[in-house]
Amino acid sequence: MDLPEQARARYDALLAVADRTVVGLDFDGTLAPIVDDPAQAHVHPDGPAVLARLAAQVRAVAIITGRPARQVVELGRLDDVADRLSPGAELLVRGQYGHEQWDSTTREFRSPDVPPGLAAFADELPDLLAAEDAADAFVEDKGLALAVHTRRLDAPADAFARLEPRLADAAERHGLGLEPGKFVLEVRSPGMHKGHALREVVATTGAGGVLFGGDDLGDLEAFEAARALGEQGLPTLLVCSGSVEEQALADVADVVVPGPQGMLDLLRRLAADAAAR
Ligand SMILES: O=P(O)(O)OC[C@H]1O[C@H](O[C@H]2O[C@H](CO)[C@@H](O)[C@H](O)[C@H]2O)[C@H](O)[C@@H](O)[C@@H]1O
Repeated sequence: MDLPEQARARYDALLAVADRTVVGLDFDGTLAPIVDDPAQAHVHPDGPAVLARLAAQVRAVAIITGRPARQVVELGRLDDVADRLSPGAELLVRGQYGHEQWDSTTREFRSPDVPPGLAAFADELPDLLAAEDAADAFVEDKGLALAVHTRRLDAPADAFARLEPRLADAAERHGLGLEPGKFVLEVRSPGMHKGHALREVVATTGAGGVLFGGDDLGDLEAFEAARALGEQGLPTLLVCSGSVEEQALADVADVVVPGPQGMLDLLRRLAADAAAR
């Protein structure tokens, strides 16, 4: 893959500090192709091998996702990746936008309490969906959050547009926040986002470079955090996994790759170039 000139310069600068770089990656749409049923969003078949190879060359690979940590470990086959890691390599997970943690060393899950207000919001939700002619929307119970999916409704974009202000209002009344994504509206604890999670991983690992790859609105804060770290002198590369469903990240990325296959091709190349140095 040919990189645009400016992205090539950023890639080369990152390569020079590859062994101190954190590679932060979103899951859905970035490592796993988007599918109708969230429970069936398995990692791309190339994913585990590429992640293990990359982790051997960089400071750490961190999956920073809206998914519950336990679920992304399963869908991402991250236990398999951890089993393949060379000594010293590190794989981290920050789940539910940074609220949950897992790492390949301890393989323990850490999760906060369910936010107050979520149970009352859940009680209200069926009536709210029915009032917007979206009673059949799929509701994903994520433990710390509830995600309303419109993808499988007859007119998913229309239902999304009707529900967004209603769910935002209800979330606020219950002290919660609304996280919009690709045909999904998630109600969760406010205050945490992927930008905080990425900064925490960079600080914890003492990283000297950052690559972040994402595809959806929930990745924008991580892009902003990486950009700010770049302004402080860290080599950075922002990679968008492109799709017809979301343009916002492509507009601010250094490079846009064609979906999870393109993302894994780029990561494979980074691992190979770093190993060759
Ligand atoms: O931060 P991410 O790893 O991208 O997770 C964000 C949300 O992704 C999931 O929904 C998306 O993927 C589904 C499966 O491909 C798709 O059906 C849905 O339309 C997408 O929005 C997940 O279900 C959510 O819980 C995550 O918050």
